[in-house]
Amino acid sequence: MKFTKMHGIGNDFIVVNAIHQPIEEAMLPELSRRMNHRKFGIGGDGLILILPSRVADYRMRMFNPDGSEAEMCGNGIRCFAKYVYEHGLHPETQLKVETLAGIKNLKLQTRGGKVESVRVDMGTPRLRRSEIPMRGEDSEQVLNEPLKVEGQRFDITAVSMGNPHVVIFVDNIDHFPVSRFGPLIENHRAFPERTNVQFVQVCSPTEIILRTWERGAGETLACGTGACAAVVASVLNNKTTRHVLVHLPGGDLRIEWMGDQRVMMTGPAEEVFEGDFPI
Ligand SMILES: N[C@@H](CCC[C@H](N)C(=O)O)C(=O)O
Repeated sequence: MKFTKMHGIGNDFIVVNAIHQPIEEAMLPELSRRMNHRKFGIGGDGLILILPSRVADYRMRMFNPDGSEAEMCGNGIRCFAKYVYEHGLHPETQLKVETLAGIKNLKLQTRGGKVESVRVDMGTPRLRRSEIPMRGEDSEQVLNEPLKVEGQRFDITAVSMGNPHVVIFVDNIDHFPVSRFGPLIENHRAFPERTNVQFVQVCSPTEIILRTWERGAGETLACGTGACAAVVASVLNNKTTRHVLVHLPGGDLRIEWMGDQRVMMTGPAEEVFEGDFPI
């Protein structure tokens, strides 16, 4: 199977053109586990499939390294856009992509036939407890709610960007034990579909630093949906304005939560290499 290794600020993906190479549905979880394996495979934070769509220009499916399918992937969809443009599938700079989190509209900024950055309309965040989804009596928002993890209390804000996110504000992000608490919160019984976890240090009303523990992947260098969720939570907690520069270990994303409630994400995407994977 032909694949292209790509990344969006260090969140790395194996992109497969499944229009030209159809893959049996039943193989997908195992294929994702094998391809994403850092020692026995290509290595990646996810497998991204480019598929035909009846309702948009293309359809994207994204599988985590543990084989689970995610509803949406912010860094992945920018790689998707770069691939279809630069590989000649879609010569226009506007693109509609069908995902499990709805149809996303993308605008590509290009120079000399190359994509420099991609602006994605990530849609409206969902805040209702049942929409995260989170167990317990339904409420309009989960805002600074205490969550007990191994005797430690975290105040969490929950945001769905199509996929679930929990946002926790910390004072010192560099020293925070992400790999200790990330998996405990990801698999906490409060989240029936598990959750991504975003640890945020606020620098100023327009800048935050984010470290992310991803559902089905572990700590990654960046998470696009996570950056959107972190900004929504920062605004809801009166910590930032609605236009924020998000610093992640792999690079920066610009996030805007518009007046009409849509979240816009802007950032780069890169191709690293191409190859063949035996299946
Ligand atoms: N890295 C992604 C999110 C990928 C999916 C996530 N692990 C999940 O299971 O929801 C991003 O950039 O948004």
